Amino acid sequence: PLPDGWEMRTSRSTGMTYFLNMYTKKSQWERPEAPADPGEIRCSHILVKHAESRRPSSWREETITRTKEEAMELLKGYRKQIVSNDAAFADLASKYSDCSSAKRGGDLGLFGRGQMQQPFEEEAYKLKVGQLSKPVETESGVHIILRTV
Ligand SMILES: N=C(N)NCCC[C@H](NC(=O)[C@@H]1CCC/C1=C/[C@H](COP(=O)(O)O)NC=O)C(N)=O
Repeated sequence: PLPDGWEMRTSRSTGMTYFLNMYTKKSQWERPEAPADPGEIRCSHILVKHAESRRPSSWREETITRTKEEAMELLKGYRKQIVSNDAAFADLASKYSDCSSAKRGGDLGLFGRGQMQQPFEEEAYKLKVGQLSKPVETESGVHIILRTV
């Protein structure tokens, strides 16, 4: 199969096969060997904060006192509901995420490397478009990430 971020096309004029970089929209004749660098990606997340979060407060709760373990359990429950199609990611994010992005169904918009905390960035850039991460810990709390672009 082609490396991530590339698509195969056939030239209308010559009938020859060429390759299209889905991020830069540049095309080339040579078959790509490496994934196209996504540069910026777009993700939504559900953040469950806990007492040790860098800012243990959110639009949902003035003072967040749950333990990290309790936060992880809650988040695993949300992940299960999403994976089993019992709930939509954006619905759970808007109800339960301790991040202001909850108002946008968890959407963080486009971001490049160097913007998010390292553990979040590392996991997010591993995801294919449409893929849901496992729980990820940052100073903010515990997250699940959905890559959308
Ligand atoms: N570029 C966009 N859309 N916003 C800037 C993000 C800044 C970045 N934020 C994070 O890394 C945390 C973890 C991933 C998402 C995120 C959201 C935090 C979590 O909540 P808090 O711990 O701040 O209370 N709320 C907002 O920033 C950072 N370098 O601190």
